[in-house]
Amino acid sequence: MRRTIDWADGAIVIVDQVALPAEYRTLTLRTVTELVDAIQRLAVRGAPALGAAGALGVALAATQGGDVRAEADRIAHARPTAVNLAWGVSRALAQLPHGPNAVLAEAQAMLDEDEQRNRAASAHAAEIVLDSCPRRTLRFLSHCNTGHLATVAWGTALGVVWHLHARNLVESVLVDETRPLLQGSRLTAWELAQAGVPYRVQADGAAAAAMARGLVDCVLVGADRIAANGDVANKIGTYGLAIAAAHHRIPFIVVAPTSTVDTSLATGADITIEERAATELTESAPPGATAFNPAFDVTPNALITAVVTENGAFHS
Ligand SMILES: CSC[C@H]1O[C@H](OP(=O)(O)O)[C@H](O)[C@@H]1O
Repeated sequence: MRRTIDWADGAIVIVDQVALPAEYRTLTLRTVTELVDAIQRLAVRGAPALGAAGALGVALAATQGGDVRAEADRIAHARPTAVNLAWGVSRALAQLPHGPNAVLAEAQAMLDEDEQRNRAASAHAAEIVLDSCPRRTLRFLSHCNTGHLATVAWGTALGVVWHLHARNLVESVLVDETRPLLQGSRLTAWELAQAGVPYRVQADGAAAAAMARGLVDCVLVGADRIAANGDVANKIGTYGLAIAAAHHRIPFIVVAPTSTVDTSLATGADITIEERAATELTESAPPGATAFNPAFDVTPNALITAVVTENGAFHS
């Protein structure tokens, strides 16, 4: 599978995630404005992929001249919750004094790094899963999308499924559709189908019932920002999954690269949660309906079995 985001011929090339699963196509982004729009429409999304988008966006601005720092600021503020976006911008911007080629080289190095970090983090997490789950073949529950499409390549939480599927240890995956933008039923289901992994899509509201019926051995989720104490911001609905998993004594594993950890924040209470447009929810509501549409929630570390990075289990 090609990289979700890459650099080619002086532009940023992304897999257009809005078009999936109906169409697998790429978009070429030639300006910072086009990149910011793609980020805000979730044509490119997922914390590690946003880190790469931030870095490549600075490279785009630097190679085109103009006020690079102002353009970098626009990119960093395109979405507020995933710390990776600002991290990617900052890492690329640090090379600006050495010229645009140095900025681009740093951004491209980050693309290579991302896949390595994700493979390592998901490999560590796979071993923790095997140690935590008694059954020989495992039934996972996933939320949102944490695979290739959420990263430059490979994936974080779904990367655990790739590792264990290769060892014939995955029985099935219950895929939360993940309303309102359906990253699960559109993107995770598409990735699992591509990989030949058995899966079923379920309503987000079915997750607790699936656990109660003994259909889940382990819950696997990603992260958008991890506070110093191990609290995790992730797609809306993650907190409820963690409560249900704790009630049913089901391992709840978070997988993320260290670029998702924000030690400047003491706890999850300090994490800014993106509020998205009501129209994402009100298409079937009466005219004039308003909405509560946070894109993320915060799961306290006490409800999390393990937060796993490329360095192994994260300890606050
Ligand atoms: C591997 S990070 C994926 C992470 O990002 C998603 O958010 P979004 O689709 O809004 O970018 C979601 O929180 C996933 O867990």
